[in-house]
Amino acid sequence: MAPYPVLRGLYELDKTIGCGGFAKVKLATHILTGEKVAIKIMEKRSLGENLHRVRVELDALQSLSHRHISQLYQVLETESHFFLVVEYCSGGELFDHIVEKNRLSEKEARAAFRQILSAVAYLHSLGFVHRDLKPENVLLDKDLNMKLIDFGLCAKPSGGLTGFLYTSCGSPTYAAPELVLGKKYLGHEVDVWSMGVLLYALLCGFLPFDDDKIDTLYKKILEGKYEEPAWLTAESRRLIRSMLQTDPKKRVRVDELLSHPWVMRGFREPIPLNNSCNMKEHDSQCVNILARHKNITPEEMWELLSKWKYDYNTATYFLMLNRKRRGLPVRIF
Ligand SMILES: CN(C)C[C@H]1CC[C@H](N2C(=O)N(C)Cc3cnc4ccc(-c5cc(Cl)c(O)c(Cl)c5)nc4c32)CC1
Repeated sequence: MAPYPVLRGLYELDKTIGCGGFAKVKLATHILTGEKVAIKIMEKRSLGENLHRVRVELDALQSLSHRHISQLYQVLETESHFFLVVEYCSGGELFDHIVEKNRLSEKEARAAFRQILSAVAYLHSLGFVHRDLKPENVLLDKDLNMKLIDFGLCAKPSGGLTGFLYTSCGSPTYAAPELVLGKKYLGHEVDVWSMGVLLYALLCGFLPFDDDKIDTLYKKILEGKYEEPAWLTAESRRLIRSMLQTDPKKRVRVDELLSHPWVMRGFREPIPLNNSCNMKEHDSQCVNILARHKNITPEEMWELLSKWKYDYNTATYFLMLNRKRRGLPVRIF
């Protein structure tokens, strides 16, 4: 196992669970709590111009805490590497989950879609846009809850949600027409398009726009024509059509989706916008246990913790809080 001295005594590294772009993600154990985490390791030398994407992802992750977004626990930086310690998702990729089930029923697709929509609405409410929503970036935890990951392309448009973005990015298969055209675009509208592609994949088991040749794929996306399999209900077709609108002005908005009849079917409440699970709250049981471990008073411990430096204290506290919220005994070794 490649030794990373900075992690010694804090995390026990296990196998590599995935590689992507300029990062390697390894499974690890947080020693003090015994909880599993994922560590995204990036070598600065090989980042090149992606270095700013790391900063972007860090800024985003440090302001996000939502039950359907992979939680950031700790950030470590050495002269050669960045380490992002994040919530481990043992259920793998949503994509693999869809493939093995062939496709999801409308009920299963709705449950998954509501969780993704809740995370995206929360993201937008804080002025962020993800811009790379695709099945590979939606993972599942052990209870098959959705977890959004990879905020390397997310952006915080300068003019808030009315500010325009220009960088064309993300994967073409899920890219909205205005992105493909390289036109200026409003980030949150491209996220709606990508969620439309995601919903289509959940309900159909294959993608609405797909082609080996990139320019044929672009043509299909710009035409916005896709197959509607016989098993899609009229209501599902209407919803998908409203999301896969090639004209971003005519595309359904996130706030409309939150109370959309299809999204609401079988549920009494619209999706709460701030379905964030605030991790930065004071939990005296966790503070006391951690204070005792460090041999300082709970007040001194909270003084340290409430700076939210995303250091080992932050990681330990968040992981203890996680255990408590899952009804597990809060303990540290
Ligand atoms: C294809 N991508 C560009 C990278 C790929 C790397 C492995 C990763 N993964 C997997 O692919 N499993 C199947 C296992 C797995 C389990 N837990 C994970 C928890 C978090 C993350 C994660 C990954 C990235 Cl790149 C992030 O920015 C954040 Cl915030 C979080 N990845 C995880 C992960 C999925 C993405």
